[in-house]
Amino acid sequence: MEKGKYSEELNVAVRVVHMACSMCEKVQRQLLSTNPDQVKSKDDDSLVTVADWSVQATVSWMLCKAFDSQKISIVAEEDIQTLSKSESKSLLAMVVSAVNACLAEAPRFGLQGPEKTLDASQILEAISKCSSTGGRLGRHWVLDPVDGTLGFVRGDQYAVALAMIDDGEVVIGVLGCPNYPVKDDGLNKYSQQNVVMSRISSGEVGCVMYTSKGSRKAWMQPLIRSDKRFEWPNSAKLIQVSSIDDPALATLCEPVEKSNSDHSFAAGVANTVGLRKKPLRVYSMVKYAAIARGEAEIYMRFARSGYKEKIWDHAAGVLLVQEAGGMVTDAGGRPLDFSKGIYLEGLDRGIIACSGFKLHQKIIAAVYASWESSNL
Ligand SMILES: Nc1ncnc2c1ncn2[C@@H]1O[C@H](COP(=O)(O)O)[C@@H](OP(=O)(O)O)[C@H]1O
Ligand SMILES: [Mg+2]
Repeated sequence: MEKGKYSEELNVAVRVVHMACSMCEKVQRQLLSTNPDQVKSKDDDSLVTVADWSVQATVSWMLCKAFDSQKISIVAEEDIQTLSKSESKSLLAMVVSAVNACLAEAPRFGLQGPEKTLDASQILEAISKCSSTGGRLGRHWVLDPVDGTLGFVRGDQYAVALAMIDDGEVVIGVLGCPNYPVKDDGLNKYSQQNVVMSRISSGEVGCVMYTSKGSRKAWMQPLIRSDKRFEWPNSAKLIQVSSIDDPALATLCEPVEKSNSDHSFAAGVANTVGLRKKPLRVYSMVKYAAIARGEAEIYMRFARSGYKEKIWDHAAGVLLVQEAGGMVTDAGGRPLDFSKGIYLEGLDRGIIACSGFKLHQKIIAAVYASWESSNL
């Protein structure tokens, strides 16, 4: 890794995300084969699993260990409300066991874990340590422990997303994508075959992508499996956005769930611009990964009116796309604002990520043209 202002933070973040991915794979396999009790509904009806809390506890603990735990600010998705209830005892026990198993592996990733196993209260403390609300000044880590929880519980795509914001700007982005097919044209092929789980053991899926602001470089490393040691640079390869700028050849990515983004509005925009290919519907920030890696050219997201996008669902992915050569703005063409706390305040209609300027301009123009006649 080149020495830069944030190289120490990036180094730790990449290793921690590798650790988290390794744990998520185990939990996902177990969840799919045996244990539906590991999934809980939160009060807003969204899902949360042992993996969400376990990743948050692990990342929080490791960041506090590596940096000044008194001063560190972490903004992350989960809290301990459900997990602290008396009926969640067995769930908490599963989290304690997953976190300790993961932390015990820290040396394999070149990091130092705890001297003794952590007890439930220490783990709850690590989870609640992530209750910062970010803001305009100073450094804030931003974590989505398992982005795309629905994809996760369905054995499909999900991501571990860790970013750092400094004075309102995203400066580090790390995205772990344990089910991302790393061979060429992977996601396209995968969506037709849907055979991710069977491919995990063959090592064809799974990577961590990372970048830092202004580096103009983004990297991808394969996940390490079994008892192999993580040795930097761990076969890192440069990734870059696609050079396709002809809409007829471009691939559009969008959320799987139409409740998260209006598919029919996006289809109208796609049609106006002249996109011909079938959209690639993918869970989680893996969509940003697909743009950064050059597998798709456009990601559009139009949430229903009134929904406020959260910074942890975008920070890491946005920086990856930008440093890999692409563009990300709101649907009015303005940069996303990560300086206003946990929400992307002031977001104009939706989010548009593109591999290049030309496609981006066309999409923005088409959004303007279609908006008045839409119901959004
Ligand atoms: N109504 C809504 N509109 C847009 N996004 C939503 C939403 N409800 C939830 N989300 C967010 O969409 C994320 C999943 O993105 P995608 O649809 O691209 O897979 C969820 O992340 P989690 O799965 O981490 O909760 C959640 O934060
Ligand atoms: Mg999320």
